[in-house]
Amino acid sequence: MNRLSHYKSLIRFPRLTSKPYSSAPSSSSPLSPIKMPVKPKVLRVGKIEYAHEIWQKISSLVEVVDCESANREEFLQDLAGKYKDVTNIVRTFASVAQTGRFDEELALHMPETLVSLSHTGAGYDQVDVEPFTKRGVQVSNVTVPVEAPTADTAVWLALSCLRNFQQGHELLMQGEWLKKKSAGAKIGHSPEGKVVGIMGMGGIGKAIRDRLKPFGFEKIVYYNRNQLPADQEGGAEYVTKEELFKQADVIMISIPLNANTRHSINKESISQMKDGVILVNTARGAVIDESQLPELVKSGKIGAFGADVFEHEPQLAQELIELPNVVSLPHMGTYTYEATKNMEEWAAENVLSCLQTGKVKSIVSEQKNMQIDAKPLLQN
Ligand SMILES: O=CC(=O)O
Repeated sequence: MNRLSHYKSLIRFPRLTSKPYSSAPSSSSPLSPIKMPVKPKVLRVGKIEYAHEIWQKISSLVEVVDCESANREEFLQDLAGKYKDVTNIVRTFASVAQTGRFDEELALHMPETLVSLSHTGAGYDQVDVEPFTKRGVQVSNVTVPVEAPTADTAVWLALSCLRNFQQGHELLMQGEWLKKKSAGAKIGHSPEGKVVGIMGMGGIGKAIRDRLKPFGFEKIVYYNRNQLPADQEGGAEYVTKEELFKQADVIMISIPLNANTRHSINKESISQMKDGVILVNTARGAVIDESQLPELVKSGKIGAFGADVFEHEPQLAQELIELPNVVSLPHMGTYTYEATKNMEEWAAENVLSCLQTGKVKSIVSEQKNMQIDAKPLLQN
C-alpha cells in the first residue's frame, strides 16, 4: 500500500490571527500540539541542478512540487492556494529573486501544515529564523559540504592579496610584462612572519585554518563567541577580538550575517587593525560596512581586500572593485559541481529525515533548544 495513504498527526502551531504570536510558545518551550492529519507534500523553491537521485527517492515516497510562483506577490497568494498543504519546503540561495527573503511576512503566510524549511546553503541570512520558530517550523541549513570549497576560496583570496597576483595577471593581459620586462605588480609578501586572524571558528573557519597551516605563517589566532575545546583548536590560539585586530596581518572573515554582525567590521573596528592589514571575506558582504572600504583601501589602512561576497551583490561598488589591491569573485565559494551536488543532497536529506523521523538532520543553532515532538510524517 502506498505510504502516502498513511499519515500521522503533527505537532502544530496556533492558527493565524492578526496577532499570531500572542499565544505562540517561545523557542525553548514545547509547542502546543494541534492534531491535524497531514499528507506529506514537499515544495521545492529554486532549481535542483544535480541531486536528482535523492529527489527521485523522495518523489517515490511523497508528492514533490516545484514552486512556480513568478514573484513574491504570487508566492504569497500561492501559499494560501496551491501550496496551502505543504509540509516541507526546501529552498536555494538564488530563489530569493523569486520569493524574496523568508521573513516574518512569509512566515505568517506559511500553511499550518508546514513542519520544516530547509535552506540549501550554510549562511541562512535570507531566513529570519525567529518567526518560523514561533510557528513551530524547523529550519535547517547545510554545514559540512560547504566547508572545504569555501575554505579553498578563502585561501586563494588570501594568497592573491598577499602576492598581488590579480594585479600581476591584469598587467600581463595588458601586455605590460613584455613592455616592462618585469611583473609590474607591487611587490608581494610571503606568509613568513605573518599572523593570520580567523574571525569565526565554525566549520569553515576550521577548514581555513587547516588549509593555511602548511603555508608557514608565524601564527594563527582566532576569535569566536566561545573558545573551542583544546582538541578542536588545531594549533590556533584563542584571543579577544581586540587582540586579533591588533596582532593579525591577514584577517579571514568567517562569521554568519545576522543583526549582531551586520556592519560589525567598519571604520572603527578597522582602525584597531594593523596598518596595511589584508582583509578576506568569504562570509557575507554585509558583515562589513562596504561603503567605507574604498577610502580605507585607498589610504593604505587596508593593504588588500579579497572578497567572494559583497553587500549588495550582484550590484557592486565599482569604485571598490577597480582598485588594484582588491581581489573580487562573484560569490563562487561553493561553485563547483561536487559542492553544489553535496549541498543539494544535504538539503534533501534534511527533508527526508523530517519525513521519516519528524526531525531535520541539521537544525540551525537558534533552534537547538527547541522542543520538537518528533513524529514521522511517513509511516514506516
Ligand atoms: O554562500 C554560500 C553558503 O552560504 O552556503
